Amino acid sequence: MEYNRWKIAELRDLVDELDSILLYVIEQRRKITYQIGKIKKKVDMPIFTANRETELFKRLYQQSDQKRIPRDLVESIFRNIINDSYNTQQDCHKDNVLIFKRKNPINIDITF
Ligand SMILES: C=C(O[C@@H]1C=C(C(=O)O)C=C[C@H]1O)C(=O)O
Repeated sequence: MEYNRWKIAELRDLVDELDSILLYVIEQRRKITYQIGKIKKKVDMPIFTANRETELFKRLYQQSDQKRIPRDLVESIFRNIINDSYNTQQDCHKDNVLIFKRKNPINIDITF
């Protein structure tokens, strides 16, 4: 019994380490999609890109099938991540609007 308790504690340490790695990877992904959002704003591209998402899920399902990870798990994780990515990209669009307004006070509507 002592061995089993010790084994669970050891395995939980591994889970904790992997969770930290997951958070690190999510943090890096958010930074990159934020950069993509800034470029999209600059070149006036829409945030949502259906083709890219179709390709992304196709690739993920190929990989997850090989690893025997259920597709609905992959779908729910990545749908949430991508939804967050829309929000961060929208935030960066808002930032740009604010910067634009601050830099161009002359554009303020002062008609009565
Ligand atoms: C980040 C992008 O923008 C959106 C978000 C995506 C994502 O988080 O992976 C993918 C496609 C886009 O709908 C992109 O176009 O690459």
